This record gives sequence, structure tokens and C-alpha cells, in this order.
Amino acid sequence: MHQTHAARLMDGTGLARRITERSAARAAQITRDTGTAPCLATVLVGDDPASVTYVRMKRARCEKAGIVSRHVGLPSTTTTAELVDAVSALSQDPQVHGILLQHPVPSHIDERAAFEAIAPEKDVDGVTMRSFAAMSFGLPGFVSCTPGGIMRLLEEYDVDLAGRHAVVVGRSAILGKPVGMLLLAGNATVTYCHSRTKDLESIVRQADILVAAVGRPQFIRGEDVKPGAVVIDAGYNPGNVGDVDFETAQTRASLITPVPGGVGPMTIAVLLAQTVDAAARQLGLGPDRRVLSCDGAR
Ligand SMILES: NC(=O)C1=CN([C@@H]2O[C@H](COP(=O)(O)OP(=O)(O)OC[C@H]3O[C@@H](n4cnc5c(N)ncnc54)[C@H](OP(=O)(O)O)[C@@H]3O)[C@@H](O)[C@H]2O)C=CC1
Ligand SMILES: Nc1nc(=O)c2c([nH]1)NC[C@@H]1CN(c3ccc(C(=O)N[C@@H](CCC(=O)O)C(=O)O)cc3)C=[N+]21
Repeated sequence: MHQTHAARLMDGTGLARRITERSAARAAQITRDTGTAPCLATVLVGDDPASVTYVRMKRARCEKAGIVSRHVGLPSTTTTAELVDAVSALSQDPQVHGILLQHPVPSHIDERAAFEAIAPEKDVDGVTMRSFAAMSFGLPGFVSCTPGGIMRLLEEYDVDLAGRHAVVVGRSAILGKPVGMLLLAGNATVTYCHSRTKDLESIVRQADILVAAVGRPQFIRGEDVKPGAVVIDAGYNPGNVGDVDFETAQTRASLITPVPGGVGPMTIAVLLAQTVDAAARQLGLGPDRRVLSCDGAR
């Protein structure tokens, strides 16, 4: 088919690489100056293959950046109390600077209780209530990684948010809800859609900025993308398929994130940057504000 209006792709892979180079340089400097390398603890409950893959990917990316990672794997039969104890132990361990508890945990576990066992200064994944509140009020703290990565991508591509209608499809605690708060802080007019939303298509069609965070392959139809819209596909479904029908959407959007190569790599870049920042603070060094901004990284 002849496509005259193909959208520009938002290159998450490239931007994430530049941010991660800065994190790696900063990690090396911290290790030289203090004799201690930044350390991220990853916690995984159960053996969901997708989650196993994500955690392995995050640990590999840490290793490449000079961040030590320590893995805690727990059986799917773990109770809330046991998981809270395991996370609390990491919160108290001075050798651990950041903690990532992989979401989702098995449904019998109170995930919120487990997240809240993460010490605030180690919440590099930005999942605690305190981090959420700080982020929502524009106060210092760690952002939720995927939302933080999405905002950094929008900034990189000079997307103007003020007064524009941002529609977020999904309201999970680590993705939909926080990205909406960040868009609101950027003066967008924000609408959240979720499983109880009526006439979702008509709301999606109004979006100047559309964030898809549902977890259903090609859930957003390309025909419903407003011409000229900026489309952020945070979905990451089995087979590397996003939540947006990319083929059709990219003929209508002005900017669009590919899957893979869009939001996913940015999530990990933010995680590493925040881990290095957490380590610097806990080791008595100042934070380096330029890590995430990556100005002059090339
Ligand atoms: N690239 C990355 O770094 C990351 C990618 N992801 C991906 O993003 C997607 C979403 O993840 P996550 O937020 O954790 O998922 P959750 O399952 O926690 O949340 C899904 C959200 O989608 C909503 N939803 C479900 N079905 C519908 C529907 N039919 N119509 C409208 N809304 C619906 C739910 O609504 P309700 O609240 O009413 O149930 C819920 O708010 C997944 O593909 C995941 O893999 C997630 C995290 C990071
Ligand atoms: N507490 C918590 N924090 C999370 O940040 C979190 C989580 N739980 N649970 C699961 C989701 C999923 N997630 C991804 C991260 C990176 C890619 C990623 O890098 N994807 C690459 C492709 C990588 C490949 O498949 O080779 C890409 O999109 O280009 C994907 C998905 C983080 N999550």
C-alpha cells in the first residue's frame, strides 16, 4: 500500500543507550571513589516465563553498566508475610542500593504491602506510595520507570504537552496511573480509560497524545488514531507485539513508538539511572542530575 504520511519513529533504543552510557560512566566513578559498586536487588516471585525474561534482561543490562545485581527468587507459594520479610531484609541491607520487585506477583499476595516494604531511598522502580505522591506533587524522588521513560521520550522529540488532550488507556499502579500524573504535571488535559470505560473508541479518537498500557495485543485500532497524534505504545505482549495496531496507526500518527525499540528500553534506562543515583546518595556522594538528561552524551 502507498503510504504518504508515515509517522516518525521514536527511537527508544538509541536514547536509552545514550542514557545508559552516562549511567555506566557514573557507576564507574562511584566504584572508583568509594570502592563500592552500585547494587540493584531484583525480586521475582514464581516462574512466569515473561517475568523471568524481563528480570534476566534487567540484570544483564545492569552488568553491562557496571551495576552489581543480586537476585532473590521466591516460589509462587510465597505468602505476603514472607515476601514483605524478604523485601524488608533488602531494605535494611547496606550493600543494596536499589530494589526492583517484579510486577505482577501471584494474586494471593498483597502486592501493595510488598511494594511498601521497599525503603524510600531504594525505590528505584518508583512503586511506593511515597514515590507516587512525590512524583504527583512534583517533589524530588524516584519516578515509576516506564512512565519516566515515556516522559523522557516525549521530551526528546519536543512533544508539546500543554493544553493537549492526553488519553491513557490503562490505570495500573506502575504504568497507566503514574504516566497520567506526569502528563498532567506537564499541563496536558488527561483522560484515563480502563476496563469499565464506555465508548472507549470515541475517547481514543480525541487523543492528541495516546498512551496504550493495556496488555492486549493490537487492542488500539489504527483507524481510531487521530491524524497527527503522538502514539506511545507501552504494551509489551508475547511475541514482541504492542497494544496498538502499528501498521495502520503509523499511517495516521505524527510520532509513534515501535515495539520493540520504543518504551521497553527506556524503562530499563530509567531503572539503571535511578539505581546509580540511589547508590551515589547512599554512599554520600551527590546525585548527578545529568544522568537522565544525557545532554552531550554523544
Ligand atoms: N515496556 C515496559 O517497560 C513495560 C510494559 N508493560 C506492558 O504494558 C502493558 C500493561 O501493563 P500493566 O499496566 O502492568 O498491566 P495491568 O494488567 O496491571 O493493567 C492493565 C490495565 O488495562 C486495563 N484494561 C484491561 N482490559 C481493558 C479493556 N478491555 N479496555 C480498557 N482497558 C482495559 C485495565 O483496567 P482495570 O484497571 O479496569 O482492570 C488495567 O488498568 C502490558 O503489555 C505490559 O507487558 C508494563 C510495564 C512496563
Ligand atoms: N516492578 C516492575 N517494574 C517494571 O518496570 C516492570 C515490571 N514490574 N513487570 C513487567 C514489566 C515489563 N517491563 C519491560 C521492560 C523492558 C522491556 C524491553 O526492554 N523490551 C525491549 C525488547 C527486549 C527483547 O525482547 O529483546 C523493547 O521493547 O525493545 C520490556 C518490558 C518492565 N516491567
